[in-house]
Amino acid sequence: MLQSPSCLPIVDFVKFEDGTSQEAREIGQQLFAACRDIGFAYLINTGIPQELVDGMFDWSAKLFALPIDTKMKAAHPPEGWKDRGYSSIGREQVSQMVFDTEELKAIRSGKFPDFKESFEVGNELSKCMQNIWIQEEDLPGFRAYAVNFYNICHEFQVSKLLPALAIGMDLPQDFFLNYHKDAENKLRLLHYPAAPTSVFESGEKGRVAAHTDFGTATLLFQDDCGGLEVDSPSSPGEFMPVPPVPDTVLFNIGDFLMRWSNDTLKSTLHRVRAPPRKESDNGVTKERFSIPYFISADRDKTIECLPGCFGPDKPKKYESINAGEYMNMRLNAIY
Ligand SMILES: O=C(O)CCC(=O)C(=O)O
Ligand SMILES: [Fe+2]
Repeated sequence: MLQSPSCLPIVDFVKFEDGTSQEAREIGQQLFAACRDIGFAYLINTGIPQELVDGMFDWSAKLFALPIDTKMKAAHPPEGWKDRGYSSIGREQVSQMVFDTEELKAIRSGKFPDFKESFEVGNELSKCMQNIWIQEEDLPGFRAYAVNFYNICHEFQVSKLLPALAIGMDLPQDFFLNYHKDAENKLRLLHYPAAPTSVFESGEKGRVAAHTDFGTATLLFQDDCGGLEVDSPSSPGEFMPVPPVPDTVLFNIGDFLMRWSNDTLKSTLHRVRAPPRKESDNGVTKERFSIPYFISADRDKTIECLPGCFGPDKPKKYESINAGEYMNMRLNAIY
């Protein structure tokens, strides 16, 4: 049995199969407990092959190594909610639940700009938003690989992840599937460039400020650089390292699911810091790549508090909300 290198639980999907066995029930219960207690877990035996993940990292490195003019031909549109294509360094500034225009301006011009570039891919068959691709002649083969990777992550979501969570919450196995029929997810390639270690130490540059994710849940693939940290459930404000572990997929839930569950499930703060100075690095912090896959509900669905998450001792805290409106509000605050 794999030992977790941090205090995150590990959920093993090896015996999940079609979700009907006692073992599948236990997997669901473990996933539910992880979402309730910390909001993060390492997942193993997801069926997403490690070679496929490694290949996606290779493509990501090739993409970000392209000249800036080539990447800018696929630039992210100015509107935050049109979340596709390439964002150059400084384009996105993560903020945490700030929606006031003046306050957002102050954060963007602030002292700790996120030093990263990203490329966002949505569902290739989406009815509401088209992908913005790097031109095929500039990166032949990338589009097909990214679409396949997107689909393999989606396959895990619908065949195991969402059914397991539903089972763990004593809901019908297809409960969450009924709200996630459109596969309006987002695959994000992230590159944190190398920089002199001193600029991270002085705070002139940062990687990703502390934030929660917005949607239903996130699958996260990291390279071997490290730097991801998660807020400790037992002592909030203390961040604990969540190092990469080969052959695992890191999982966390987002604010939308937390709200849907009347705060029964936790969407936990996390951030990315540059790793501590190492003598062997000669004063330069090496680059880092990561690949989050954000799972979101269908934009036209309206959610009510989840069955089992409210009652006489636990009144409903939130109004019902439309998934699309919720996501647009959160995206417009960060771009
Ligand atoms: O780069 C990472 O490891 C995490 C990125 C992240 O938290 C995000 O994009 O929401
Ligand atoms: Fe995140």
